[in-house]
Amino acid sequence: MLIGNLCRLSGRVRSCVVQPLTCLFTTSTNMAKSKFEYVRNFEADDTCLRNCYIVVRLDGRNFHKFAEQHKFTKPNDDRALGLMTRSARSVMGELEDIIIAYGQSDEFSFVFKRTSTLFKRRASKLMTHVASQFSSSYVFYWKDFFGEQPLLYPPGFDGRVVLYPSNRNLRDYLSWRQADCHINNLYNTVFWTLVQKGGLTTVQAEDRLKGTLAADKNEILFSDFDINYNNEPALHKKGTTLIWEKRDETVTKRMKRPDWRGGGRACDSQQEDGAGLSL
Ligand SMILES: Nc1nc2c(ncn2[C@@H]2O[C@H](COP(=O)(O)OP(=O)(O)OP(=O)(O)O)[C@@H](O)[C@H]2O)c(=O)[nH]1
Ligand SMILES: [Mg+2]
Ligand SMILES: [Mg+2]
Repeated sequence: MLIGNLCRLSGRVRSCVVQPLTCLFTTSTNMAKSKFEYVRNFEADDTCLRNCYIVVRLDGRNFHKFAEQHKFTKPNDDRALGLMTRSARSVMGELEDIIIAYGQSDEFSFVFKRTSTLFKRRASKLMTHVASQFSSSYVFYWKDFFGEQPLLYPPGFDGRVVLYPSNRNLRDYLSWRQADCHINNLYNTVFWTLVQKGGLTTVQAEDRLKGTLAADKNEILFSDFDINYNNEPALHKKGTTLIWEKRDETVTKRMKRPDWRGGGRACDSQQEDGAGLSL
């Protein structure tokens, strides 16, 4: 076992000198184990209720600032959306019980199948694995989407776990996230059109949109800018859904076949399989 020296941190992380604990407690390893093991009982049981869909939702930390600093195009940056989707694919590839994922803006929701026993259904394990796989993928694939534009600092994502007991609840959850996408995208599309094409300041655009309903916003786009909101890209209006696509199914059959002794013998036959993600 290794123990690190504790360093006082003053704004910056300082490196720690690491020394083997066994040097200090060579003769009392077993005793120490039994004496200290009780601390395990302080861990909270966060097992997710059986039969429920487990949804992990991630959201970018302070992405308002992150988007500004990395010059995301307004209102939607397809590079950023593509990178989010690529990172979500990586999560789905690693955590096989995720059946569907939905993303928009700086968030992604991952739905685990109801019968999943992954990490013994422990909420903290599921959430942290999703968040860390997603975050590291976001950094890893950054160049594929932003080319030479540098990543200025490491982005973070928060996570939460929500359980949904019925298909109806899950469908309503996904509809809720998609409605959020639609409402925000309609607002942002009109807002930035007023600024970029209409020459309004951001304050004036905000004033112009105060109290307007969806129909009013559609009308502003259509009458003043000849833009039909229905023709905007589905990616921006509706977000992204990732599902598994069956390619070749694995069929495992157990059957009896007569052998020369006249008895029956069981055998397994299996076909190779493969599965891929589709948008
Ligand atoms: N320009 C631009 N900004 C985006 C895009 N996608 C996300 N954002 C920014 O990311 C923000 C995401 O909103 P929130 O998640 O509510 O806010 P946040 O700033 O991330 O704050 P917290 O989530 O509370 O940490 C948006 O308000 C935008 O400012 C994009 O495609 N283009
Ligand atoms: Mg955010
Ligand atoms: Mg968000």
